[in-house]
Amino acid sequence: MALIAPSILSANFANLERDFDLLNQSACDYIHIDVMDGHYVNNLTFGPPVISHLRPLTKKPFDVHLMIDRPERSLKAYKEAGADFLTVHTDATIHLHRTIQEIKEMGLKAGVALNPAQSPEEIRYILRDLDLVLLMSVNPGFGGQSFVPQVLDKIKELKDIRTQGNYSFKIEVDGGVKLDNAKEVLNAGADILVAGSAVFNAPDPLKRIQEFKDIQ
Ligand SMILES: O=C(CO)[C@@H](O)[C@H](O)COP(=O)(O)O
Ligand SMILES: [Fe+2]
Repeated sequence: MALIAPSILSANFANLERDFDLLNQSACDYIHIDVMDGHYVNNLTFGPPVISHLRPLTKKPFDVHLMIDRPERSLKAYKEAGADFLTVHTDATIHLHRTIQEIKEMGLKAGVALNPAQSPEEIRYILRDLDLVLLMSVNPGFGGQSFVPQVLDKIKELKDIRTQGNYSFKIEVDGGVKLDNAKEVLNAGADILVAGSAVFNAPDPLKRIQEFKDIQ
């Protein structure tokens, strides 16, 4: 069964408590939290103070996607705020291997994100250390963009690499995932689907999460 991580980027920032109530009632597996700093990406969202206020609202794991420059400077703050998974972009940190080790030493699950133009080859030598590889299927920064179709081949490639290397990381696909392409994304090898606008812009978000969970 697909693991579903609704992205609160498309939630109502003025009423996150109501949207967290909804997520608590849902069958979602993780809550995907997009942190954007206005530097690594043009958009700006929130950081540790907001996340720490969201933490008591749910028991669901926080899947924190850091779209920030130099994430190594603030890993501890995200741990203290309540992150369970911390995912960094390869091109935002200077010593990626060290950053991953620091995330793991704090007892968190470590993820690396690849943008649509990047190859899994870039992270070959750290795959053994990872709990998660996040394949961006849009360019990072905004919700509601269209799925980049070439990512389907990349998902398959990464799944083959995982099988050959006997690695254990999960494959998460983030961006432009809708009900009408989710099956294809899962068949390509995704374990976790991130869905922002598809969930929060749906007439009935709770029903929409269940529809994602029911995909066979
Ligand atoms: O990280 C990002 C965007 O940079 C994503 O997590 C988006 O929030 C996904 O939104 P949709 O494409 O599903 O609307
Ligand atoms: Fe994301």
